[in-house]
Amino acid sequence: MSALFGDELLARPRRELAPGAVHVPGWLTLRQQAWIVDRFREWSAGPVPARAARIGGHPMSVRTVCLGWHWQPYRYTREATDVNGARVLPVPEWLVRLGRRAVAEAYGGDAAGYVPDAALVNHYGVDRNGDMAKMGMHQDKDELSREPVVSLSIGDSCLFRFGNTETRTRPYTDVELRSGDLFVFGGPSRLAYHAVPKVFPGTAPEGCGLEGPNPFEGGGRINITLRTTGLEASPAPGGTP
Ligand SMILES: O=C(O)CCC(=O)C(=O)O
Ligand SMILES: [Fe+2]
Repeated sequence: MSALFGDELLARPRRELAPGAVHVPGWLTLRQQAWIVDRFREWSAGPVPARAARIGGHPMSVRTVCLGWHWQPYRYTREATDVNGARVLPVPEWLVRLGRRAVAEAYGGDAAGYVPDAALVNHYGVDRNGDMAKMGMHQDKDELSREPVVSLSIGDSCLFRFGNTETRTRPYTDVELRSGDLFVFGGPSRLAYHAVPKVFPGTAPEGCGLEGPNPFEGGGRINITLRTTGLEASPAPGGTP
């Protein structure tokens, strides 16, 4: 019943954690979530498969598929030179429009000028040691542009830690991100440190496309961040930038 009428959202109001950092619980419907999970499975099939980026020789515990631009520590390239050299898929038009709606939802206005050109799609599953993936404190600062980052979460809930722009330590605010939640950080919060210290396995809601007991077999958590790189578009092999 609560899923039908959205009663659970009464206990999880929209919240501005810091100036420019807005959490909107339950923003995507279950149908939208499941549809996006289907797209994630398509993106993961290539031309560039999901991979764990290596930082200082160590693989991250999340596996990432990139669209538009390929992110590798700590730069963006058109071709996935640290995977198989193939060019990444473009950011689909529906995802750009969804990002625009997200920014409009967070800040008001129509966000017509928001044109993200990169999407990083992270999958949090079980890593090689049997532990759930997580992500340490970091800033998203490889973009030249300071346009907001739009974050969409699907699948298992996680603990999301949103800090400050100065240090990777306190003060920070911990918030639970659940399947369907939107988080936007821009303006004075654009360069705030943030992390995913914990994912809670088995908490994905029925119908989101990632539910199931085994995060290794397609379960777990997906997070999409939309970004504006500020990099020059170079012509694609087919001619369209
Ligand atoms: O998974 C999340 O909620 C955050 C992901 C993130 O911070 C990133 O991809 O840079
Ligand atoms: Fe990040």
